[in-house]
Amino acid sequence: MIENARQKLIFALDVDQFEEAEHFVKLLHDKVGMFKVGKQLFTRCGPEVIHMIKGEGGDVFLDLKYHDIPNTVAMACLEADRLGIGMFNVHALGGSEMMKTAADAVRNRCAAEKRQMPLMLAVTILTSSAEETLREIGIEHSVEEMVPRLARLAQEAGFGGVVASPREIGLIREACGPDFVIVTPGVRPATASADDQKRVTTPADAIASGADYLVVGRPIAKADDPVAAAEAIVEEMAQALSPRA
Ligand SMILES: O=c1ccn([C@@H]2O[C@H](COP(=O)(O)O)[C@@H](O)[C@H]2O)c(=O)[nH]1
Repeated sequence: MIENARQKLIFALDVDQFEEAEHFVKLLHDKVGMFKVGKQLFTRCGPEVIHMIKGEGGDVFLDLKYHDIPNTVAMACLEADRLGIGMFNVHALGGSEMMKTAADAVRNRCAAEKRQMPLMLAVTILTSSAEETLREIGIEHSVEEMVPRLARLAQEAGFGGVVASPREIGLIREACGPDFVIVTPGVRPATASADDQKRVTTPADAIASGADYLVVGRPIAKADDPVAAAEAIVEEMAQALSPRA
């Protein structure tokens, strides 16, 4: 159960130095299932950091949330695929044409090369957004309406899953079924600060709700003992997985 839980934990490598990223990868490679490289680290270090993680035996979720015209996103996704990573994402707010063009491009290349597609994810509504954020940008629908709607669009476009708050897992499962992958940031142990996250749950609640993967950054990176923090989260996840076994 512990190993199953560990494979579901993705550590967000939100640092700005290659050496710091390398330090965390060496420290946590047998404590977490995957490393997430986001805009900060990738902008600073580029593909070299991906090669370092893979060289240490780690798998990578490249979290660049592509959102642009369809051709540009499709070409960026082909480059992400070239890195040989486990998962990467686009922003679902780019719409169906953008997502379908991207998914088709990657699927066609993988088919031509006779290999498995990486997991393509679409970000629904950021976990740092609240209802007011949607109103502010002119979206009159609620988060609970928008998230399953965007998840359906992503699924119809050929994506394998979404990034969403664990609070919306039930709605996504209803809209997209049991096999659609749900990756959830916005996860906080009960005693941790929410930071800028608005729609959060504990690791146990995220697992109990049916999350496939949990993304956790600051509660581990900023802890006095990151290894102990990661182990405590995995233990909490394992406890929540037990009744499902
Ligand atoms: O909706 C989203 C999409 C992506 N993220 C990313 O996940 C991590 C969360 O880090 P914490 O320190 O655990 O808050 C971060 O890299 C975000 O860019 C997200 O939080 N919400």
